[in-house]
Amino acid sequence: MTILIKNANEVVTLKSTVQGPRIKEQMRQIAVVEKGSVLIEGNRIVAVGAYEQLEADFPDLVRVAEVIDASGKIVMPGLVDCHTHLVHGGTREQEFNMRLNGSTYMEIMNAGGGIHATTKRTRETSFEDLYEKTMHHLDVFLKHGVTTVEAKSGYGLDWETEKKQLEVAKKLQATHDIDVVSTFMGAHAVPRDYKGREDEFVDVVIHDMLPQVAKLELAEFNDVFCEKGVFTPEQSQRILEAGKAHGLTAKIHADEIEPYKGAELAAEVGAISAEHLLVASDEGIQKMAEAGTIAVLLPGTAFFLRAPFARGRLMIDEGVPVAISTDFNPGSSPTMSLPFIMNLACMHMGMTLEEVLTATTINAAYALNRGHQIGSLETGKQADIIILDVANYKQLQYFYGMNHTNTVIKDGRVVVQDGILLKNQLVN
Ligand SMILES: N=CN[C@@H](CCC(=O)O)C(=O)O
Ligand SMILES: [Zn+2]
Repeated sequence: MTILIKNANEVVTLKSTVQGPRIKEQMRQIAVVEKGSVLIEGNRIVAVGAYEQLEADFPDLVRVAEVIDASGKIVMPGLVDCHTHLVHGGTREQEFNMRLNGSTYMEIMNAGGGIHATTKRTRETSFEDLYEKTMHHLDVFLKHGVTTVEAKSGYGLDWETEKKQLEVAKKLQATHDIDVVSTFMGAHAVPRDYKGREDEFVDVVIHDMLPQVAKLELAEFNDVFCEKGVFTPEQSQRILEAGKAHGLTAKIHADEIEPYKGAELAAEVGAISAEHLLVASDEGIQKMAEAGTIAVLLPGTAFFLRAPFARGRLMIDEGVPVAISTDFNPGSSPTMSLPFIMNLACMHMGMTLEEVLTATTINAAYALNRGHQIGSLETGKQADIIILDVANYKQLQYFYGMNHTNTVIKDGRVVVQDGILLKNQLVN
């Protein structure tokens, strides 16, 4: 199928000669084409530019193309949500209320709630129920303009359930319009019955789980919760090195609650990204800049846990490539709205409108090792494109707390039209 998007007030292309994640002032160069058009054939972008130019260069395609009139709207790459705990059983609103009454996240977790509570629910939930529930969540993501989403396991903490989570994600990758990218996170918490025997559990992850993940091709990335009271930097390093030996790229939950030299470790082990970083040290930030480690910042978590926000401004100024994500999970960030998270990044991490757009498109794509395929509107790239009902990109964050997504084109097909999911018009 051939599609021509025409008359857009702005096409935010994110086009650049830079290969790799954007840093410093590159994050502000979002390459806007005013009164632009985008020509798509099959699942690829053919060209982006002025309509007259496209008509002159591709007359045959333009003649047969189905036209989408984007008058009064803007066009940009589909959003990439590069850090979520997508597949999980249950919800934890009662813990939210406990936190509002003064309990802390770690107190709740150490008392058997938190990740342990969701682990229990995920173990109890059947494959089919998890699949249906997650399918619904993906529908909501899609309606908010997200076209690629990362999904971490880590609510099984035993092989049977970790495998179930990863297989749900794999099936959704095959059946849902959104692209689902899997990360194994068997080391998300130490199971209650391994208390005092933490190293034994690390051995289970390394010797029993990781080889299976690799053999069954259930994930591309390997992640660990490096945090005081969870996994030490030494244990985290063992797990990440073992994953690398099995061909899994390292990611790390680092310096979320207490400074623990997680950012430093990410740089040392050559992780593609370090995630959270609310309390990352100056030295850790410096090391990440030198190593080119992407900072995946999750301002929704700081907001929802009422914790200090990561120092996004400083990280960008120091040369760290920054991406932003929802961290969608049932405990610390139960939102599927990346647009809301983008607003938090502007308001609480000192990021500019342009930096936030880079952080949720091309840099997030690089955090998933897909920067060469998605994340910008350039000739040859996958046609993952959204049309937003605002007059210019600055209005996206100005009219805050709203979903402006009008149209979503995924892999060259229109899957959301006038804000409505085409496959299932009953879903909210
Ligand atoms: N911090 C660790 N993991 C998740 C939260 C998991 C949960 O509370 O269920 C996160 O990234 O925020
Ligand atoms: Zn997380």
